[in-house]
Amino acid sequence: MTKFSELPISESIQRSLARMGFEEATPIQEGTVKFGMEGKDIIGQAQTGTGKTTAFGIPIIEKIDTSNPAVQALVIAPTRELAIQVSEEIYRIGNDKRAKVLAVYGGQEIGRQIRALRNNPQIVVGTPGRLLDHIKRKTLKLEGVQTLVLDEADEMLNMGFIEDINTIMSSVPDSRQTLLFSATMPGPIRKIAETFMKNPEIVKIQSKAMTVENIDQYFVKAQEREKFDVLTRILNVQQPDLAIVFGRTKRRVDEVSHALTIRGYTAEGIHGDLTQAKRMSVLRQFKEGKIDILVATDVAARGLDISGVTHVYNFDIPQDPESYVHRVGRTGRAGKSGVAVTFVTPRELGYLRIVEDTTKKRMTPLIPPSSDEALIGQQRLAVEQLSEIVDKNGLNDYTQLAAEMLKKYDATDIVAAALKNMTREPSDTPISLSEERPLPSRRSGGGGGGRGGYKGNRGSGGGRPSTGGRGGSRTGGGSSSSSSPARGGSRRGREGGGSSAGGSRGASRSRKPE
Ligand SMILES: Nc1ncnc2c1ncn2[C@@H]1O[C@H](COP(=O)(O)OP(=O)(O)OP(=O)(O)O)[C@@H](O)[C@H]1O
Ligand SMILES: [Mg+2]
Repeated sequence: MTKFSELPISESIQRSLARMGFEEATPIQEGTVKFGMEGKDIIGQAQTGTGKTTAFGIPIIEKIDTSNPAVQALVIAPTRELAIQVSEEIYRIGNDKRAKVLAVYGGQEIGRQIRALRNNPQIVVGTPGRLLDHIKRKTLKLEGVQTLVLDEADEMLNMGFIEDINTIMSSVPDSRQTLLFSATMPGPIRKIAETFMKNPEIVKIQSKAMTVENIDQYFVKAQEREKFDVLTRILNVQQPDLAIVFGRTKRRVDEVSHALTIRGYTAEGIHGDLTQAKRMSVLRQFKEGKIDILVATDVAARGLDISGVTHVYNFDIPQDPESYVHRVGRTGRAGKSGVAVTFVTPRELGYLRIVEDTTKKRMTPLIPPSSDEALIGQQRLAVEQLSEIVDKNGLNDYTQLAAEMLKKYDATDIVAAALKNMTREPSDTPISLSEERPLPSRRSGGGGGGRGGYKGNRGSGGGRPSTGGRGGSRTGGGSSSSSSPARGGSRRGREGGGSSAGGSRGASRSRKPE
């Protein structure tokens, strides 16, 4: 690892990085900062949670001329929450230099953003739709942009966003430097990327698997109707500090978060149909630990950096392997460990294989815990909590009462009663969820014409069986991803409220996470 002080970074930025608690550069930072400063175009690919934001943030800040009022750097991100997060991180890096950063995103009053834009931010971070809106209104002028960044670049160049990105790019000078970052970069998307870059440096941090090593990855087989009970049992056994449960559709997210609340968990949902105020308040509460479980669509899959997320549950298996990589990457960040559990119905086993082939990582099968095991998990938690209270002392106000009780009852009975009282006994309140339409069967491995993801040719020659053991041969290494350019299909239904997907481009565009 290289210390930031050994990289060609100015002192004011060194100071900011030290204040952020960063001492050593992560590999992607080490690999891209120098190229970034030299003005080169870069495609930067490194695993989730490994500091890509700072990797592009440093060269941006380094090159800002604070005496120039023009927008000099533009960062585009796929979701509102990510745009806000990235703007905050860039602001911290540029703190000593006093660079002005502004986030513009949908769902926030446009007048307020227009006033803020008049204040001459030098760096603008935004979501595509809102950026376009400002460009059309001429409230955002991009002639002075020297650096353009696409965070989550493969997502931004996917069908749902590509038109918007093209339009935004045409407002930015050709002489600009273009930086693309993501943890995933499927081949066809990289080809699109290279068409608008100038001899890009491709910095790919090599790793055995596409997912981070310190995430323990499991899958659990369950029928659609059993999934919710299995989820709650796993929650009771694994006892996450903070967990994200990903569902396929908005309706799913609403139903699962509601059902979790009925069963006594503190859970809230987040998806694209909520007001921005609600989205932000849910996320804030989750970060503060006031909500233990965030139930989300893929709107929360990419880029969000929430410290303390110990577990990710894919209640519905994601439609494409890239989505899997990003979802599970919400845990195990910056060297921390994490656990990911993916639910798979028997019909969807083919998808599990595709995910494993792409990530080059096998998931460990997890046997659904029994209700007894779930109870034991909760009892263990109560014992821990009670022990902690005893260890902390501070029980003076209660010792008198305790002594009186001990005269009347057996000590073991009293402790047992306290434990019983503290144990959240698994609830069996009946829950009924609408059945989610399963992903199209991957039985034959061929074809690939219909709706849904995986239209590509990946692994089709292998004729992977859709059921049966996990010991079969893998379709060899090869490129890590090779879906066809028609990947827009994989976005369909992502946020589609469970309705069948419309085929038009417009329909798929309306479903992008922003
Ligand atoms: N050099 C560093 N030393 C220590 N921590 C760092 C360093 N750089 C970044 N971090 C921290 O690592 C975490 C992950 O960083 P970041 O969000 O940039 O990851 P990412 O690679 O963009 O992940 P994703 O692919 O999920 O978007 C953040 O909390 C960030 O503050
Ligand atoms: Mg990121």
